[in-house]
Amino acid sequence: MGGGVKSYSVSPTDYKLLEEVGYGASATVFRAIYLPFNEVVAVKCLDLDRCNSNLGKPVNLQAASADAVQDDIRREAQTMSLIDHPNVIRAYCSFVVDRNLWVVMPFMAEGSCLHLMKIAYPDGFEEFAIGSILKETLKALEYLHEHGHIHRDVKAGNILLDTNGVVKLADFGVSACMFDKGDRQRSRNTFVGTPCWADIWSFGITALELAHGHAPFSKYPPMKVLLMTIQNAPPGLDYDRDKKFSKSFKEMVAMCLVKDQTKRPAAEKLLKHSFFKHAKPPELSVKKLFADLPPLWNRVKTLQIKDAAQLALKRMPSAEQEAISQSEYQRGVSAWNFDIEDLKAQASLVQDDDEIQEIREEDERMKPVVNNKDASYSRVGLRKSISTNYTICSEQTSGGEFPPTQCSSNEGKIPESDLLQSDYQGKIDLEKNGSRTELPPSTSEKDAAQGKAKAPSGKSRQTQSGPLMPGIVLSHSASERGRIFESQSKIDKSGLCIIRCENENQPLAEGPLREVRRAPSFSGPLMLPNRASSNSLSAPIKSSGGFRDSLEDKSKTNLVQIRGRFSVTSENVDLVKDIPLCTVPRRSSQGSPLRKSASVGDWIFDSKQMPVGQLPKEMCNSNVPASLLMPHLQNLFQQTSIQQDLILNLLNSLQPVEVADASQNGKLPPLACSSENNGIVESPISERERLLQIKISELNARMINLTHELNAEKLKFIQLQQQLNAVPEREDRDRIEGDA
Ligand SMILES: Nc1ncnc2c1ncn2[C@@H]1O[C@H](COP(=O)(O)OP(=O)(O)OP(=O)(O)O)[C@@H](O)[C@H]1O
Repeated sequence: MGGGVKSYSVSPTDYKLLEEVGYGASATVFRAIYLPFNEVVAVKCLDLDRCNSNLGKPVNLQAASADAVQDDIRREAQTMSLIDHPNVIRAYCSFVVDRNLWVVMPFMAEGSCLHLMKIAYPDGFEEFAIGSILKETLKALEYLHEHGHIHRDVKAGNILLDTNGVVKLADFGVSACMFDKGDRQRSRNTFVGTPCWADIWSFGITALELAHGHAPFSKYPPMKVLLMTIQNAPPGLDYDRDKKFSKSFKEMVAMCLVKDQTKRPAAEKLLKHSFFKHAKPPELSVKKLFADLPPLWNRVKTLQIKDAAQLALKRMPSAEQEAISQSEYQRGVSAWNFDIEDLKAQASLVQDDDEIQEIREEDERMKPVVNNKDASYSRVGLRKSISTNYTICSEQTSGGEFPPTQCSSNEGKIPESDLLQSDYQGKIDLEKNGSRTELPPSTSEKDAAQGKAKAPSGKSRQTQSGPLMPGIVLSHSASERGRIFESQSKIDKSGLCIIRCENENQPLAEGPLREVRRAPSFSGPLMLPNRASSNSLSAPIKSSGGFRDSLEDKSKTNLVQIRGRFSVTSENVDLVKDIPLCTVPRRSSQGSPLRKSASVGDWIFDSKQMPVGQLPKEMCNSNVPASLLMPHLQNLFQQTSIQQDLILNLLNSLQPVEVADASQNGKLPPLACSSENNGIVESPISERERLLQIKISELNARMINLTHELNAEKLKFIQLQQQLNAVPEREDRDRIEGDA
């Protein structure tokens, strides 16, 4: 693996790992010194085992495909080393250490745009900085596409910044080569034609992420995001809060976020857009962003502590849910491969009246987009999307050209849309069917009024409802993570181990913190849970920059919410104000104070390493620093949440009468219901829940015993049957012997 003029050794002892500066789905990144040159580099440690078990393969295929996956990873590292563009991170070298792949690359001292926003620009960057960042990113994409690569994971978290303002696109973890043939490409995604448009869509989403501080729709539960992406107009810079942005910026974003991928411009063409023509050199605009900020590793640590504290104090969705969320988010919004059949199948699992209602509400909110003169591209996208949705049904009804399952699109089933690369496109005659520039009947003013009236219930919809679905609840278990959602939840066994062995005396981040990892981003096929929307606090950001902030009641936002890549505290309640972002100046392009938690992402705890009720001894010492304590507390909290989920689902599956009876009989404390939360208890774990938990454990134990007994009986039965079968043979033998 070349290093250009310099060559870097592949011996781990030549690298002194220093602080952790980032982590992703499958890797932890360290600042390091390359000892022979005394040069600061970044070392990304990829846990190969984790990658094996999580790269989108069902569990039963994982073992068989482990080698193939590792080959993939190595190949990607190799691709990185062949890259030669100033805006693309290249690998100096890579090598395997124990069960890890180390990728050595230039250290980008200011970290990712995502980190930067979280720490200091919660409402996004100003346009001049966005222009520069995006232009550099687009140059990277242009280069990659030209060389036959699709990045497939363009997002703020993968745009890295250096102190001198250099911008580089990183992370080839999910990249694919367009020239790949056969299974590898097919297994990753199914696409037809040139797939560069995939990156352009993500690029548009990234533009919104940089403009708002978060990605669009990110406050919604994952399944809804998926539906919204398909059914609604593409997101854009069309709202009140976006007035500050220039027309050319809005136009550029709208060009990328056209659902019909054939209408998206290639990177090369997009670079010629006036928005980029006027972009300032990054050393002028980007450099300003991090003046006065503390070093990256301190920021990361601060963010980790703050997030851990938030998670410990507030009820949060489980890490597994986060992983699901992230996966679906990416699939639904920032991903590029919209597989209609797959999506329809998934959506049909969760569609309910409530969701239909919400979608109508969303459609209603989308109306202004139609009338927004500035957003000409958005208008086109919206019109096409909507008319397509409703045309399908009429086509179907009249001509029967579509499978029956699509007929009820008006009623909330997933409709076709022109973002899907599908043969159906040709069959959709927008004009012939009275292609509507207005919203269809289901989004009438009446519906809108209902929608508004029901808005609160829409919010509470994210709490769990419906019958107990053990498979889903149990899918929270660590062993199931990867299988269910390609969950690349990463407990960095590798990083911990390697560093302990080789760098015992090095000033690394505290141990427990390193057990905390962000939920991953994903691509590839998605297996949705029936309860995808159970991400009860899934909304990541409720800020002045939220997706529908002009329509929302900000007074209701005093929640601490973390999901996907974002988290937020309310204006009024800062639950972790005792853990200040001490040395970090808080900035906002809007000049508002930092309200959101400066999360570095979602953290996953190794529940196996930390059983409930078993805090390590050092944790009992009250002088233990918060950074040590928090992850453990969070771990406990998370496990409690999972149990709570299970119980709540059990409760929901019981008939109300049964519950009331049980309560009255003194078996259980009274059920706390509220109209807001659909009867679901959101208070901390109660006595009743504890009793239920015990009951469940007893039942589980009984079930295990019974299973054992059953197996023993089965065995006996088989043995008896064998004996029985042997009897005639023996008789025959005896007879023959007797005859003889
Ligand atoms: N060369 C680098 N210099 C400084 N920080 C880096 C560097 N590479 C990565 N990071 C930080 O580490 C984080 C995780 O890295 P990366 O995205 O490569 O990991 P991953 O496991 O592939 O993540 P993902 O979840 O996006 O797949 C980045 O978001 C960034 O903040």
